[in-house]
Parts: sequence; structure tokens; C-alpha cells
Amino acid sequence: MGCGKTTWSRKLAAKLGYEFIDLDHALEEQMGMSIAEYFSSFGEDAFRKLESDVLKQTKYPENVVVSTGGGLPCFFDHMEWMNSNGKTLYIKLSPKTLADRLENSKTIRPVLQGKKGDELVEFITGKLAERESFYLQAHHHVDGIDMSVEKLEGAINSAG
Ligand SMILES: Nc1ncnc2c1ncn2[C@@H]1O[C@H](COP(=O)(O)OP(=O)(O)O)[C@@H](O)[C@H]1O
Ligand SMILES: O=C(O)C1=C[C@@H](OP(=O)(O)O)[C@@H](O)[C@H](O)C1
Ligand SMILES: [Mg+2]
Repeated sequence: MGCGKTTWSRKLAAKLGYEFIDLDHALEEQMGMSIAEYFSSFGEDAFRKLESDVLKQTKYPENVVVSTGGGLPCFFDHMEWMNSNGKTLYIKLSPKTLADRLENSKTIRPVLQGKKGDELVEFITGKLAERESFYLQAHHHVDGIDMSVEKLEGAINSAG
């Protein structure tokens, strides 16, 4: 969460002349409500099931950049599925930088439950420890500091 998937996938798609799909936006359209509203009405387990259906049932154009939610790679067989169906990229940032960005972001992320400051940094440190083994399965890894479209293009065109 907060590493820049949505922001930079949109920019990369524009540069490449590809389509752009943010799976969280696709989910919100399908649910007819925001992710935060869905979480509070139906809970995380229901969200993860729907997220999985949307990942696998979306009709992807041939040339597309897709941003997922930060939890998606860590559930079911999603990393394996994405690695088999496209090129995957992990944008890596420290918990402190992620926390700063998330505190300034307008998007409500229910997993964070309004945490701020040191509590937020500690929470992200724990979440990343749980999740990073999934993210590291991505084909390419980039440092999220000094991000640019050129840096992303370089990463996806590199051997690994
Ligand atoms: N390279 C960057 N430098 C500073 N802020 C950034 C950068 N990339 C994204 N942001 C900001 O960080 C926040 C999270 O970005 P977002 O694209 O929503 O991340 P994600 O989809 O991974 O959760 C947003 O407020 C966005 O404007
Ligand atoms: O990490 C997570 O569990 C989540 C990340 C969010 O997406 P971003 O990574 O785009 O914020 C969104 O899918 C949902 O709030 C849950
Ligand atoms: Mg996003």
C-alpha cells in the first residue's frame, strides 16, 4: 500500500500507449461502493474472494498495464497466476516512506484503520514482514525512490 502502483501504472500505460486497469477501481465498480464501505459491510474475507474473481475474470486487452491492490499478491495463488499471465513488478519502499505517503494520501485504506505516526510505521513493518515473500516473487523489483516511467520501462525490459 502506498508504494505508487496506481499512480505509476497509469503513467507507464500512457507512455507505452497501453490501456490501464486499476483492479481496485474495477472492484469498486463491480461492488457499487468504495473498498472502505465494502470492508465495513462485508469484511475482509468477502473482499478477498471478490478481488480474486475480479483478477481472474477481467477481460484484459493484449497491451495493458494493471495495478493491483497491495494485498492481492498475498492471497490464493495470485502471484503464480500473475507471473504466468504477464510481467510482474514490485515497487519497493521502506515502511517509513510508505507511512509518510499513506498519511498524505486521500484514498481510505481500511486495512490501516486510521493509524498514524509511529503506530503506522510499526504496523507497516509487520505487514511487510508478512507479505514481502510474495512481492519478491515478482519478475522485476524496483526501488520506489526517485521513480520515473523510464525506470519502470528499464526494469520490465531487463532480464530480471
Ligand atoms: N514517487 C512518488 N513520490 C512521492 N509521492 C508519491 C510517489 N508516487 C506516488 N506518490 C503518492 O503516494 C500516494 C500513494 O500512491 P498510490 O499510487 O495510490 O499507491 P498504491 O496504489 O501503491 O497504494 C499518493 O498520494 C501518491 O500521490
Ligand atoms: O494492502 C491491502 O490489503 C489493500 C490495499 C489497497 O490497495 P493499494 O495498495 O492500491 O492501496 C486496497 O486493495 C485495499 O484497501 C486493501
Ligand atoms: Mg492503488
